[in-house]
Amino acid sequence: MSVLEDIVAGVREDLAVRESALPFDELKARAAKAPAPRDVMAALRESGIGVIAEVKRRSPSKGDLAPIADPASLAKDYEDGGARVISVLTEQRRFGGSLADLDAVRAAVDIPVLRKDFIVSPYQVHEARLHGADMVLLIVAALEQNALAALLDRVESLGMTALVEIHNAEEADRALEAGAQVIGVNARNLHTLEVDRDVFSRLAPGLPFEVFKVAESGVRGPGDLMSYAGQGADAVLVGEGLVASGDPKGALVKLVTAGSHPACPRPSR
Ligand SMILES: O=C(O)c1ccccc1NCC(=O)[C@H](O)[C@H](O)COP(=O)(O)O
Repeated sequence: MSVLEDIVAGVREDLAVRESALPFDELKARAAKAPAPRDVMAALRESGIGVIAEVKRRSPSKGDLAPIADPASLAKDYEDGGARVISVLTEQRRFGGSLADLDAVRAAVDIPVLRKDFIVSPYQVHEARLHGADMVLLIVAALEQNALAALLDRVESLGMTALVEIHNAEEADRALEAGAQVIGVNARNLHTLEVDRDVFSRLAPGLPFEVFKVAESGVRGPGDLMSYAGQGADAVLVGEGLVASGDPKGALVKLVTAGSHPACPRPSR
């Protein structure tokens, strides 16, 4: 079983428990009453290379990264430091996240929030909305094509934005066929867990100009952000480089400063 399959199997087990506690129809009814989602594209399209800052306690590749006892406080630091969007890992078994983290972050900040999880069911999309998410991650490698297209439609029908994650050219084609407008190229190989930042430079030229391109994983400092920007990234998504830095806000400010520096390459929109 691959790492991804192992994670998704655990996600499905946990999902079944939640579904029996709160039936789908009731969840949908509650989610429909949630405050409207924020305009993610407006936030992402502000000038410069944006930073999506992640609340990430641990990971399959690195184990424990940071205890993050107060995710709301970390999120506030991210917002104050200039993050465009805050990514909250809600997967529990391998990343130590939770929907309670999403609630805490949502209540603490005004900027858009991304639910970063292994979404395989419409239930999780409405659940994301109920818990205040404005954006939802859809991992192409975890989904059959019909499911990917249906989940993307559902995310958009609820007024949210999908970050559609790819790792190779075949997944890029599938993401585009499904209608993805925001594509994240993840440099982390889901089989070996190794990070290869060159994946972005291989895939980005094949993506249409109008697609918003996010470089995910492996950003450890401003040099990596500048490098991704030079390869066509519109934004970067950063977890470990912030939470394990000892000074997440300071590390974020350095990235945000680099992303808005006149010398930073940027797509001309
Ligand atoms: O981080 C992992 O080890 C991992 C393993 C398997 C599937 C997903 C994984 N990470 C999720 C992410 O996409 C990253 O949290 C995100 O891109 C930030 O990466 P980084 O800045 O390198 O922490």
